[in-house]
Amino acid sequence: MERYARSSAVAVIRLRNPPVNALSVEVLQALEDGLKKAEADPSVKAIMICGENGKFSAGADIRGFSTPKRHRVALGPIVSLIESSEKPVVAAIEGIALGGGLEVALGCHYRLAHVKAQMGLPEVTIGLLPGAEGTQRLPRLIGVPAALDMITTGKHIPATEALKLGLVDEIVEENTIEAAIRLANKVIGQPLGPRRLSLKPVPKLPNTDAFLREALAKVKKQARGFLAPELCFQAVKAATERPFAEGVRRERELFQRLLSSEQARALQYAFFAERAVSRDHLSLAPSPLPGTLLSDVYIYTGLGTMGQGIATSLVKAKIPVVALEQDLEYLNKGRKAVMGLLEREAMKMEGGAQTLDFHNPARLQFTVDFDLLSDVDLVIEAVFEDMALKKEIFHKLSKICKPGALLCTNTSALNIDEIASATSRPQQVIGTHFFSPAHVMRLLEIIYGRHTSPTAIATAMQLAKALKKVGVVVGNCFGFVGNRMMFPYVEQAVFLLEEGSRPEAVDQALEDFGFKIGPFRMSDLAGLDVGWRSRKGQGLTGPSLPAGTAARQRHGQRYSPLPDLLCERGRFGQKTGKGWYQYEKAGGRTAVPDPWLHSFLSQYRDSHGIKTRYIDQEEILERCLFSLINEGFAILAEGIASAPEHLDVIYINGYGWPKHRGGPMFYASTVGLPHVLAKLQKYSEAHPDVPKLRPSAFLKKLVAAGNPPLKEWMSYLSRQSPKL
Ligand SMILES: CCCCCCCCCCCCC[C@H](O)CC(=O)SCCNC(=O)CCNC(=O)[C@H](O)C(C)(C)COP(=O)(O)OP(=O)(O)OC[C@H]1O[C@@H](n2cnc3c(N)ncnc32)[C@H](O)[C@@H]1OP(=O)(O)O
Repeated sequence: MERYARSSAVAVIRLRNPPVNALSVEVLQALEDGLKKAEADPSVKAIMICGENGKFSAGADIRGFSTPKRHRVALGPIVSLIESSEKPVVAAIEGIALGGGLEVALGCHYRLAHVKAQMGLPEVTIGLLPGAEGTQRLPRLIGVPAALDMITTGKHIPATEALKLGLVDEIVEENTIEAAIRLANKVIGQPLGPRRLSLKPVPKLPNTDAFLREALAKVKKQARGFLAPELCFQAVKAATERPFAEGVRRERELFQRLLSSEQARALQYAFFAERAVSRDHLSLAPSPLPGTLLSDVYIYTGLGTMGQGIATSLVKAKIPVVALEQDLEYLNKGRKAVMGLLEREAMKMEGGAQTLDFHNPARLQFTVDFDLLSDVDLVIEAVFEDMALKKEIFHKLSKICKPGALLCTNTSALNIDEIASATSRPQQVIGTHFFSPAHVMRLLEIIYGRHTSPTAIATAMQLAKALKKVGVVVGNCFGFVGNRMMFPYVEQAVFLLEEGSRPEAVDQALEDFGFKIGPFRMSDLAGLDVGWRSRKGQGLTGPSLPAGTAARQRHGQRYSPLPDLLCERGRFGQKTGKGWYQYEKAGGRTAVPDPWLHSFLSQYRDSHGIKTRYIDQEEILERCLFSLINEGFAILAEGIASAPEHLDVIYINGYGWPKHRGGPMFYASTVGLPHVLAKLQKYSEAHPDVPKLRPSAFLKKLVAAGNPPLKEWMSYLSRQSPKL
């Protein structure tokens, strides 16, 4: 506890635990001590709580949840202590007040926030619920619908919205601390009863039961097996049904249930994994850091779907863009699409189009003049996946661009070294694999080639950061990390159809597991023709396939021609209105099981002598997921990625893997590596012609070593890429 000024009647309690003033056991102890001291000091007439360094608090120290001494200090009783103080307590909210931080503020009698502050109860995002009485105080303050929305989604809200909701009493544009002191002085002596949220009733709704029924249905639909949102709902519901103290007891009960859940462990693992992975390599970036990025000019070529998203993403990050196309027709088409995307993005932002300023040619210009590239610092090429075309472009870029320019290629599978070989500066060539839609998806896979320099890698990571994306550095191999792990997963999905399953059964199993979208719905969305083109390029199908090749074998391994057969019939997915499903029209979005496909599958099985069998959900999950995980172990062993966390961050942010399961490698660690190995062995014996089901040597090694924890896996490998 300190005084704002000598002889001031306002005691100041400052939460201090850089970088985000997380509430560790030590901080909580100090907060409790400070409150008791201020309470006992007769010269103190009011108390102000604020955070050090312009941040109120990011809430409970998440690392504390997995340490053994976690039960020594509890936050709820401290929040009650604040509220029961006989002296007015004012929260001065700057920067962030999240989770337990906001719960501390809710215990205060007054809340004053800086206009740029953000508030929220994001516990749900780490598999928990607000466990310091927040689920009981917030509905009393802002009403059940708004509280439920904040608590079940975990969203952060800006101070301006908090003011409208009544979450804060006042917002200020100038010095928050001084304004809070003024407020504290002003309210000295005023009755505190009406300011104590625990004493307030929960505002009544016209039909609480109906509202809660609907809200629960919505929460369940969005949660897809994720427990925390539903328990958040239960805690808020308790506030509508029980007196405060009983509601708090219910909140504690639910909190404890979540705290000990595998899902909370998975989400907290994902939280730290994402941050650790994003920090990699940054220290090698050329200085000065981020600010410069924003003043540099970036250019990218190709204004197809990916290019449009990339350009939008750059403009959103306020990075000047010059967009290049091969001719005016494509340029105009691309320009229209990018402008449309930016209009929509601007509408979602405070300040709208003015904030993005994308009509300003200094921010975004369109051209067909390749020579404009001579002065740019970074190029992102985003033409379609054609090696010859990419090489031609990189040859040209190498001649035109200034010596230091970084040359990025947006590719999902092509060989970076081969592309770099077309230039005289392979050290500056790097892969940047954006995910569609590029202005929405958070993942950026960054692929270094044999000659890519550490500075180039660091600069690409810096770009990811500026774009607010999660950059993950990986090595160069076909499909890199994400798609390479996806191939066996999709392959198994198609084999399951051959053996007797249906697209809707496979999708359902994986969507019930928590994937946003199953493999067949995903394939229809992305377009079956994309894979078809790639398989033709690899000689797996199409005119270059040698006559007499067995229909279901390639290079001695099992192959399914099913996707090719669909493409040959013009079934490319949503775009043609038919694929693995049927749609209401070409471009339609609602997938409906297709009787034509079912009978096509039956005929296919008959013609190849395959006996249709019933395949249960367990087999669908095990074959799809364990083959993907098996590939992950191979990737780690080859040094294509530096740790299992990298694979998990890629899958959560780029492939719709359910975050509450922590990513594929974390999931493998939770089900146990011996279990994964045993299942792979079983399926591999049943399908000896499928190499991707053969357990990887690294997985076997880890099992033989006694199934060590994920953090230790990499220590069982001797070889690591020097660039990772
Ligand atoms: C109370 C002590 C523990 C004892 C347990 C006893 C159990 C019983 C008590 C129950 C009480 C429940 C109280 C409450 O309801 C529960 C909570 O409050 S849970 C926490 C809720 N808060 C959050 O989820 C916020 C998480 N953080 C963020 O969203 C972001 O970090 C940010 C705050 C918006 C900042 O974002 P950025 O500016 O982008 O920066 P970074 O994300 O890179 O973060 C910087 C740095 O800080 C670390 N960090 C951030 N938040 C926390 C945190 N809450 N605890 C610990 N560490 C945190 C982050 O990891 C970064 O560090 P790095 O990983 O890079 O080393």
